Amino acid sequence: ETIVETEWMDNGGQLHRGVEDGPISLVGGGLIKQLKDLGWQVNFDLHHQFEEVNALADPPIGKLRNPRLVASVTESVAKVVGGHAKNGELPVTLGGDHSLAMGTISGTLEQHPDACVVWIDAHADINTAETTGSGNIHGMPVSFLLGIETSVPQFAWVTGKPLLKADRLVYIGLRDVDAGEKRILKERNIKAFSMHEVDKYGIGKVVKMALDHVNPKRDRPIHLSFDVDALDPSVAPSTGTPARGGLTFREGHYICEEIWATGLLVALDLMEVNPSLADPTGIQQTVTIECSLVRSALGETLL
Ligand SMILES: N[C@@H](CCCCC(O)O)C(=O)O
Ligand SMILES: [Mn+2]
Ligand SMILES: [Mn+2]
Ligand SMILES: [Mn+2]
Repeated sequence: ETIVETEWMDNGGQLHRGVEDGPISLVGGGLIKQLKDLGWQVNFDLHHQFEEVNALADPPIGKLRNPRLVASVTESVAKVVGGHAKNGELPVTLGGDHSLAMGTISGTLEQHPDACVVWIDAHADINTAETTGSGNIHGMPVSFLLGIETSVPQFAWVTGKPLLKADRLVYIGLRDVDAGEKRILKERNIKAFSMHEVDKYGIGKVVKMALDHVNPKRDRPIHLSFDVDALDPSVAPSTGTPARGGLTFREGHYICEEIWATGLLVALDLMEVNPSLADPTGIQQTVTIECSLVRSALGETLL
């Protein structure tokens, strides 16, 4: 059974919510029927229960922007995703800001402590409060999840008991990584396949090498966290931090099809679709590919 839930947060951590506005209604409507046609029982979960943390009450902490809003939203996502995972459901989270992955991955690891994380992204999202340039927390979730960043009290709920281990994480698609992040990836020995490796070996070999690293015996549950900006901007234009030279339409789908084929998928995030950042055709194109990637990750095959 899957659940589909939506939290919309753009780069500044502002919360756009509700199916009544933006293409999410497209996703909510179209995607649910598409997944049911694949044979899934879908329980569409939309959350409104975030307390209104307005900008005044949420001044930056150091460089971090909207820290209290992001901390409260991600903590509630962890509870909701963890709850559904406990029920034996497969949470599918449509974002919305990649900071939400602090919640989804915490939720998964509560229920599946030996899970591994496959992170598809142009970015490493592993900045600390000190290395971040933008102060946008969507560039930091992995440093919280690994317990590298522990100085922000609002995030004690995740950094207090870091559940993710560096050898259970692997990246595919990196091409826009900050200097501080490159240092952290090296120091922590984190496996990362950039677009250079995708060019060099092809996506088939890269996905095999990535899984060989985090799941050598193919016996660990997999949490797939897919940032839509891993795709080339010509393929998925409506996203907050586009970077040229990304994955093709097919490479993105291959990753989802191959992860599904392992039979080990326990959670899926499709993140950083930001409807306010493109023209209507660009939004439609991005939402359509988002739905297509979800279907591929949930069993839709070409033949
Ligand atoms: N590294 C940049 C860009 C982060 C992009 C976040 C996206 O991958 O979720 C930053 O820290 O601001
Ligand atoms: Mn974002
Ligand atoms: Mn990301
Ligand atoms: Mn990204």
